[in-house]
Amino acid sequence: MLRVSGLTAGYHGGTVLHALDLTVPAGTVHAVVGHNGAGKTTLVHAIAGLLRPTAGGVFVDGQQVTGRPTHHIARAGVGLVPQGRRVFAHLTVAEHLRLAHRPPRRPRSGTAWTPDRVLELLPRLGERLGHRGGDLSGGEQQMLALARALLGTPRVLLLDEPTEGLAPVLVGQIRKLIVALADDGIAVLLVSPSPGLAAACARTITVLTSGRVTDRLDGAAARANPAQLHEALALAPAAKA
Ligand SMILES: Nc1ncnc2c1ncn2[C@@H]1O[C@H](COP(=O)(O)OP(=O)(O)OP(=O)(O)O)[C@@H](O)[C@H]1O
Repeated sequence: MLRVSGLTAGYHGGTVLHALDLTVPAGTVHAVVGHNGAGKTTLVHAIAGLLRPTAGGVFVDGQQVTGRPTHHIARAGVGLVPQGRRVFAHLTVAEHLRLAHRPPRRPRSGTAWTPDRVLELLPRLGERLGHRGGDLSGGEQQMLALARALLGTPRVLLLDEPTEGLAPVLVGQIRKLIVALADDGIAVLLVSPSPGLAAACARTITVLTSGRVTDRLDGAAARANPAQLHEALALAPAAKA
């Protein structure tokens, strides 16, 4: 379970994220939607330790990890799939998988992720093991970025715009993977500008506007009435700017 309490962060003395609270229970997806510049990536980076929060707390299964170095937060069970995939252009898929495989130091509930298990989930990567990251399609790079995060056997998975730039058929595949990973017990925090993706897989949806929570919706209600989430986003002040 991930809990974020009063999280405040920004750059160069300015505040971007204002006292944000959210909870992601194990086995569920919590989506944070917002327009460009709303602070979604800032939130993910402040949780993962890439940006030091100026106030508030980040807790993983009750353990406080606020402001700790990224490797400490990763060891505490947080996996990050960054915006833009960030795969190494010159390393092969097999090399990525080998480098990313970090068996958990302490036993965790559920089965640890190994390269073989990842390839069962993402068989396309198995067909591309000898290909370099830079030669993969956008969808394959996204799968590889997901594989890297899974190989740390995360309890919390942070997905930063995982369908950005992907064709609709791939968006559908990613959506199914997100749901499958949550069903496997992982707490998934999905940040995305896409209300459709959020509604399709989240139990809870937070609307982020200029770094503040402006709405919180039940995912099932948003699925039943998609207009509700579209309205919440359309009313967000950033949309009028
Ligand atoms: N490294 C940085 N230095 C200074 N300002 C930054 C930095 N990164 C982001 N910002 C600013 O913080 C605000 C929030 O940016 P952030 O990337 O978190 O938004 P986002 O919701 O993820 O948007 P996008 O969908 O465009 O990635 C923006 O005003 C942005 O310009």
